[in-house]
Amino acid sequence: MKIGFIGAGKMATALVNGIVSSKLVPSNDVFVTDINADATAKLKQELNVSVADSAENMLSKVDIVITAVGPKVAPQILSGIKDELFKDKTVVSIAAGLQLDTLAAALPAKTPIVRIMPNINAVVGEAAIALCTNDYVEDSVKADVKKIFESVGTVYELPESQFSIFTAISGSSPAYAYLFIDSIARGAVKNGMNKDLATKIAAEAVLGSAKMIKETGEEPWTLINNVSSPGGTTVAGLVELEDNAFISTVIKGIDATINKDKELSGK
Ligand SMILES: NC(=O)C1=CN([C@@H]2O[C@H](COP(=O)(O)OP(=O)(O)OC[C@H]3O[C@@H](n4cnc5c(N)ncnc54)[C@H](O)[C@@H]3O)[C@@H](O)[C@H]2O)C=CC1
Ligand SMILES: O=C(O)[C@@H]1CCC=N1
Repeated sequence: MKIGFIGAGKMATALVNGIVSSKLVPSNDVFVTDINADATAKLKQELNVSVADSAENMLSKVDIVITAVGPKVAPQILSGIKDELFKDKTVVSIAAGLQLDTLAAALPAKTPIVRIMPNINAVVGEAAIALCTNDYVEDSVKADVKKIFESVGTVYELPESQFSIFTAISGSSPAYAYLFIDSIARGAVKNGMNKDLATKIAAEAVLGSAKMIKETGEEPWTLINNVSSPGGTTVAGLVELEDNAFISTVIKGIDATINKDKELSGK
């Protein structure tokens, strides 16, 4: 299975890193192309992937082409490539907002298309990833695409109508989780702890908390109650966070993310 990436930016780099380190395919069976030659040169140097000088030249060498450019650019790039080059290829898009029917309009009729929403934690093999397909993706091809993304995390098959929500709670949410961890660490710095040490400790506490939710299957509020000793430190902090509308602020952030994803779809 040969995999090509159009666009070698942040998310493509995360996926290529994860795919190569999982040893799913030999590194030189991963192809990258980008208008920024520095981006592809860096990936070649660090991971020994193959570089193509254009999307057209890459297409003849790969089975699966993953567009990892912005949602506005992807249809333009795809519609600029000769139709015959898409014969026996599957096109995968990871762009926020970009819907299957918009991609289909930019491609030859009946091209198999997979829509994916990954997240940047693919670098460490811990991404949560959504997948949906159009009607022309055979089961064996879907299984191959799933295998690629399972090499960097967990894949959820979801109806396309849920992708905006998924983008908020998984595609974008790592940024919000990093912000939370950084904010906790800044609180420690304010009170006299070294930032590097505080960040490491806060990250471990958040990682363990995520594991508790995943592995115990308990409702978060049960776990919150378990931490909150009567008259203790935790409840004092919770009251202050809620005084400043922590929950509704986070929900508003998720709403804004969902709305932006819908706006990017252009529909
Ligand atoms: N960064 C993230 O965590 C996530 C990003 N995505 C999606 O991934 C896509 C890329 O996002 P990022 O990697 O963050 O952006 P980025 O700006 O880091 O990467 C985009 C890359 O595309 C290249 N590019 C632009 N026009 C091109 C063309 N005509 N031909 C070849 N390459 C071209 C740019 O030079 C750049 O290297 C977006 O559609 C985004 O919605 C999805 C999930 C998470
Ligand atoms: O910010 C963005 O638009 C992309 C999609 C999800 C994460 N990054």
